[in-house]
Amino acid sequence: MTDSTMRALRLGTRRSKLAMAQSGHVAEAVRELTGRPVELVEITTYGDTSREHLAQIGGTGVFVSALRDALLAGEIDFAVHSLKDLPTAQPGNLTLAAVPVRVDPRDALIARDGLTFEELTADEGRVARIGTGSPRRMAQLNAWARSLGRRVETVPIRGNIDSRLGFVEKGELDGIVLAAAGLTRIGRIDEATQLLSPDVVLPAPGQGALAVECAAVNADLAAQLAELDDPFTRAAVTAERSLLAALEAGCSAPVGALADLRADEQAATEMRLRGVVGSTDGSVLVQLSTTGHVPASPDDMTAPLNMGRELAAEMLAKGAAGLMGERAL
Ligand SMILES: NCc1[nH]cc(CCC(=O)O)c1CC(=O)O
Repeated sequence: MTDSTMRALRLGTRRSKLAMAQSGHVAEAVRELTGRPVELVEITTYGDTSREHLAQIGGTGVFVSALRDALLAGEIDFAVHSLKDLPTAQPGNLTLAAVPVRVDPRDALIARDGLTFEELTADEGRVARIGTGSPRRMAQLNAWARSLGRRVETVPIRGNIDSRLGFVEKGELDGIVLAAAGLTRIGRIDEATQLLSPDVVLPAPGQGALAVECAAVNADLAAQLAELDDPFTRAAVTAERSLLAALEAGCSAPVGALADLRADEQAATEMRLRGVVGSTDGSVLVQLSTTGHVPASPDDMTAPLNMGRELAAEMLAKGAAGLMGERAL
């Protein structure tokens, strides 16, 4: 056996607890798959050090560019990203080798005293303050409160998951909204007081899914990593991200999307794609859905790509374009 097949594979990862948890899981799977040792290489990204609000720094790619630079420089062999943080345009010199099976894509509310959103907003004398810096979450939470005939105040916060949970623990906010997937991965999903139904709050495109990426020149490794791919998840996130791209939106835009795969016993055949764009105050929501076929082969993503584009065109025709410029305060 040659040196290059036995040396440890280097997995580049951000240092946050969430990133380390995600990378740790994938590292274990790659060890089993390849029989090779995998070592974690910590990389600091601009998104980790900047104190600016995500919506202000533009969102797109702030967490991934340093990892990608390290891949292209050959400093690491592969990287694991939260798929929802990946820009929709895939660079030609990098391969999205695997999209492993997705975990719960929903958003979660973590509120004081174990309260649900309905309970939190029921107190007419006091407007509940909910922390989120995401225009997508703001738009849908405000619209939800309006539909209940109530109001919430959304408060822009950022920071890692532990520090965001701290706002509720210290009583500074009535609640915060985070991805259930992130809470699960750092072992704190028990603190969620309500999982938000996608009928009310659509998650970010790709939420709950991971992306395993390597340099395109590393075709042998890409082929091995492809064993970790889940074709259903890949089709779903492809449709969601196609919608996002066609709306010309980045990850900080007020866009939610979720594709479900309607599986019968043997094979999934039908996919539903739902999308939403809203004004951050929740006064306008453009929410539409479509259905299409699950691709017969994971190598042919034409159908999900078209679904996303077609739904985006319908949403734009219904006024989505005017909502895309919205940014969080
Ligand atoms: N934008 C930050 C981010 N990127 C990925 C996750 C965790 C969930 C996931 O993997 O989708 C989070 C935190 C959050 O939105 O609560």
